[in-house]
Amino acid sequence: MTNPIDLPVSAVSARGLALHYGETVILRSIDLSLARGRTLALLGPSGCGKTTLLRLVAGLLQPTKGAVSIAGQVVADAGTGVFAPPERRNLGMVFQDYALWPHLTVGGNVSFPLEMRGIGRAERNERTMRALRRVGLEAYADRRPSDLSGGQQQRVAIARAIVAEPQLILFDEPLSNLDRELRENMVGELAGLIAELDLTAIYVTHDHAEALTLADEVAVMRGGEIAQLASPDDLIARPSTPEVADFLRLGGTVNVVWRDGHWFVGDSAHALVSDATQPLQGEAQVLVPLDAVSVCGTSADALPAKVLRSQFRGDGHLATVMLACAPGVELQLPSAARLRPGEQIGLSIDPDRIRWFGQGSHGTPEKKVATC
Ligand SMILES: Nc1ncnc2c1ncn2[C@@H]1O[C@H](COP(=O)(O)OP(=O)(O)OP(=O)(O)O)[C@@H](O)[C@H]1O
Repeated sequence: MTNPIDLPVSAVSARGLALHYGETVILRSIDLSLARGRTLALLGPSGCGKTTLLRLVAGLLQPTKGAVSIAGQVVADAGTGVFAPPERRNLGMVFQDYALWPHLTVGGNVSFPLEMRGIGRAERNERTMRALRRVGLEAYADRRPSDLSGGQQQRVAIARAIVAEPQLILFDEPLSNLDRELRENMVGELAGLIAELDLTAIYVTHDHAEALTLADEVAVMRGGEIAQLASPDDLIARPSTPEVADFLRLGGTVNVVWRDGHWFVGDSAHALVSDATQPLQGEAQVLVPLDAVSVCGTSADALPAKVLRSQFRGDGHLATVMLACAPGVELQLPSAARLRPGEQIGLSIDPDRIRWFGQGSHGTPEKKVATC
């Protein structure tokens, strides 16, 4: 490993990182930097390159362009040919399938990384029990992994990943083999554990709720690139593109057209937003979040819509509706009562809650809106 001259000192950073298989580009020009004690989620649909990026950080793959640096040390650089294998990167890894050895006890599994580092038996035992205690499994040291539940096995895998106190832990969809209820419990548990142990972590997932619950920063990936890298709050408040908003299920994207001093939804006669101050022109895309939409009678000002479906969620219903003036555009809204599929309703959209995707000249117009 060499000392970097131009990479920032952070727990992990990537600069211009790319991976090609022959002519096929799998990852293109990834830049990121993660500070110590922070968790970065790599979030995106299947095939977008999350695991590939994680494997490049782990040293399981070699980049075709760019560099990776861990704790200020260059561990891979396609330009200079520097490449440190995984065992020289001081990492812990937790995989989807736990990857526990069935022939070893829980304690044997957890102590394995220490054995590989040549640490003596007494210290190994002490550190193994400490790691098991941290994940609440001290009493299970002598059991076989097969005697444990899926959630417990995953905690053994976490204990094994932290036992050598690595500088960085890599999680690859660690909860996806668990059933939904257990997964939901484990996300909170894992978030607590990461915070309590002050881990620096990269966490691959395709589940937006998991990423937004666990991570300090989320890289939303698409097609081998990072579409947006931001904190969960920033992502929710300011998704950069309709694709990011859609993946995070933040609401519906609506195309609006500037006409006669108002923003209209398509050809509709209903103004979504009126802007008295800026005579802008053109077209824009806006995000209409769940909490911007409400049902309001069927007055002339209401936006007519048809209920497509309704699902019970927590303490109310979540209805999916289609705007009459924009066939194909689906919006979602919370509703105390269950709306019937096929029902015709009128909607009011709160202009202050609408988010404008960066469309250059439009900015965020001063909003006035037709409500009911
Ligand atoms: N050895 C390989 N040769 C060619 N293409 C590959 C190879 N390994 C992965 N790919 C392709 O690279 C792309 C990214 O794969 P990757 O596993 O990183 O995606 P992912 O976002 O982690 O997806 P998933 O959530 O399904 O695991 C995919 O299109 C995949 O088919």
